[in-house]
Amino acid sequence: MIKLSNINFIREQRHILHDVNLHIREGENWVVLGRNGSGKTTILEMVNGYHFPSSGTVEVLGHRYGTVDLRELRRSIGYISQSLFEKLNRADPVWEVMATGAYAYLRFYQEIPEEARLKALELLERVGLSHLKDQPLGTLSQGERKKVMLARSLMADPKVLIMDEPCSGLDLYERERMLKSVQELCGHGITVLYVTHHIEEIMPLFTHVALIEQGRIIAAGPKHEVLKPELLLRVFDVPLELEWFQGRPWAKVIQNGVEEHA
Ligand SMILES: Nc1ncnc2c1ncn2[C@@H]1O[C@H](COP(=O)(O)OP(=O)(O)OP(=O)(O)O)[C@@H](O)[C@H]1O
Repeated sequence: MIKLSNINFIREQRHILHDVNLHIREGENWVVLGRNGSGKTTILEMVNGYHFPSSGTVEVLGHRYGTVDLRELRRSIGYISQSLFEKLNRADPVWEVMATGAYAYLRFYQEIPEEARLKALELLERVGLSHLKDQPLGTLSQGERKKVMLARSLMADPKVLIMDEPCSGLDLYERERMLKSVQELCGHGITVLYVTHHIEEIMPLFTHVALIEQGRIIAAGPKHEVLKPELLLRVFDVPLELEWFQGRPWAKVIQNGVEEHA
């Protein structure tokens, strides 16, 4: 589904990605876990074709970038990021913003097809936000906005769904509601690539994890093999114990270790 091979990315004389290899197969859902500035968003933007590698190749859904019409391919790729939200019109009602997702438009300038309206309403129902359908996008809370963006990304029936820190800025309650929606709505025929720096966001839906440290993938594979304290120490520079609870990993920081380490 997604194959990054020997990717290097250099900008402004900075080597941002070093020899990145990532192979995501059908039926797998991946989390890329790493600290701020480690290169996670850069990887996602490369999968979306917004950045081109300085060397190496990117293949998505069997198409190699550089030889394919990206506008066409992007119809099969859903992307949830803060920067997309900022491009949408905050005065538009929620259902209309949702409907634009079916066509990858930012706004409608003609009558909205009934089919798109009905699908928007159905997806709003599935994330439990039907009651907000006529409310202007800009008036929604952070948690509501994120869920609308998740539902909007599914309007075009993507084969690949890319999420860049979809829970950032959410309180515990809203984060858990968002993660529940991700768990419920994604997966079925959609390959998910999810970026975060929070270990506990690795929901049961996710099968694989890639750990990134300063632009290098230091481990990648099935989550139970990769989420090991010694590898997480390298990523976060904080000694941790990991506990699995209800199918999710939870990190406990070893305080003395932090002091020794600092
Ligand atoms: N076009 C560019 N020119 C120069 N440096 C860049 C460019 N794009 C990204 N970077 C740098 O590359 C590094 C990785 O950025 P990236 O946004 O991919 O990190 P991230 O892991 O997503 O971080 P965060 O978790 O904070 O969002 C950062 O240090 C950033 O400043």
